[in-house]
Amino acid sequence: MSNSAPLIVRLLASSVSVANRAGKIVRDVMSKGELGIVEKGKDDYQTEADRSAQKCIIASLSAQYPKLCIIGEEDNPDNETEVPSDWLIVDADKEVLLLNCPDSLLGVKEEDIVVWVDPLDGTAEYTQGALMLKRNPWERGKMYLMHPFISMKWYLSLLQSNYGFLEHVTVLIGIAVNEKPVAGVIHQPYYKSIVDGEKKLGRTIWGLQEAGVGGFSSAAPPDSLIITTTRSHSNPLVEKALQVMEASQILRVGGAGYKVLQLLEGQASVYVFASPGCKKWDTCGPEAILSAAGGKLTDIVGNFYKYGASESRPNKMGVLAAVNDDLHKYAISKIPQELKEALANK
Ligand SMILES: Nc1ncnc2c1ncn2[C@@H]1O[C@H](COP(=O)(O)O)[C@@H](O)[C@H]1OP(=O)(O)O
Ligand SMILES: [Mg+2]
Ligand SMILES: [Mg+2]
Ligand SMILES: [Mg+2]
Repeated sequence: MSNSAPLIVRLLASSVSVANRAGKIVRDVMSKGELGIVEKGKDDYQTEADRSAQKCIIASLSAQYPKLCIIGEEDNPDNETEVPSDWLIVDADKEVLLLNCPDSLLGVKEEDIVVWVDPLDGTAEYTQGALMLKRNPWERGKMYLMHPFISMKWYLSLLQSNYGFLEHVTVLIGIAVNEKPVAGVIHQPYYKSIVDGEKKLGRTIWGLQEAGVGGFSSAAPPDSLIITTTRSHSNPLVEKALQVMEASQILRVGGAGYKVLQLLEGQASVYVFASPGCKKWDTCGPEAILSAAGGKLTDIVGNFYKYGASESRPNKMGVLAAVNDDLHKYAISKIPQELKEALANK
């Protein structure tokens, strides 16, 4: 690795490589078919892929940057830090290493950085994707009966979706300095593309404040107001916030990372989630990339979240993101006072 690049640039380049490896772990767990699902709370699950991908990311980054503060979504009850040697990644993405570091970040030291890790964003979609990979209808039926958290409505929508929910799954790494997300990675393990005539699975999107974004083709926002929102964590407040937006279309997809990808790629213009379910690891990386691309992510009142190590994990006041300032202002102006109060009092 080039040691001459500034710390933030090196850390982002390492995070891109580590996220690629974590994405392979996510696919490998799915291929083996033993998901090891643990219920953490209501509508809140963890799998072997969440646990292993997080171990890979934290072990790789802390070995290279020992003074970093790294906060991951998943608890590690056995405090197990040993990982298989092929999970320890020391590579760094060559394209990212060439980025121009903004002057304001040149003097940043490891101790000044907080890294927020969501090893698998869209766990609900991942577990439901597993259900659909069972080709044999008998096996699928058996798995359906074993999933206490999948309703018939979801099962039918899965059938119609051509098994596509796995595309909603992402690996998220967010890099914050002075409580602000300055760089981030969204890796999409199940993104399908053809490179040099060969089928390829997975892609990695990155962004660095004042330097740029990469890993995807940016597109202009849609002509009409298209909103993206949750498909697996809705409730009456979430629905109320959607109603008042007067959108031409509402897309219901999984994961905070995937919804921000939809904004970046021009499939939607605003992301609205008026509920406290998202946490700092869901939004740090996506917020950094979106703002490097000219967009904005805040709570539903319009305040930025802070990403210092001592901040509370939940994004209590929901998420409101848009591809540009004007659309963000419009969306904030539509949220009624009583909805803001209802969330504040939750
Ligand atoms: N009620 C909730 N409980 C747990 N996690 C939630 C909840 N709501 C949202 N999340 C997290 O925020 C992400 C985006 O939410 P949604 O898909 O509903 O829009 C989810 O994939 C999940 O992250 P994760 O899958 O990493 O646990
Ligand atoms: Mg989770
Ligand atoms: Mg998440
Ligand atoms: Mg997660």
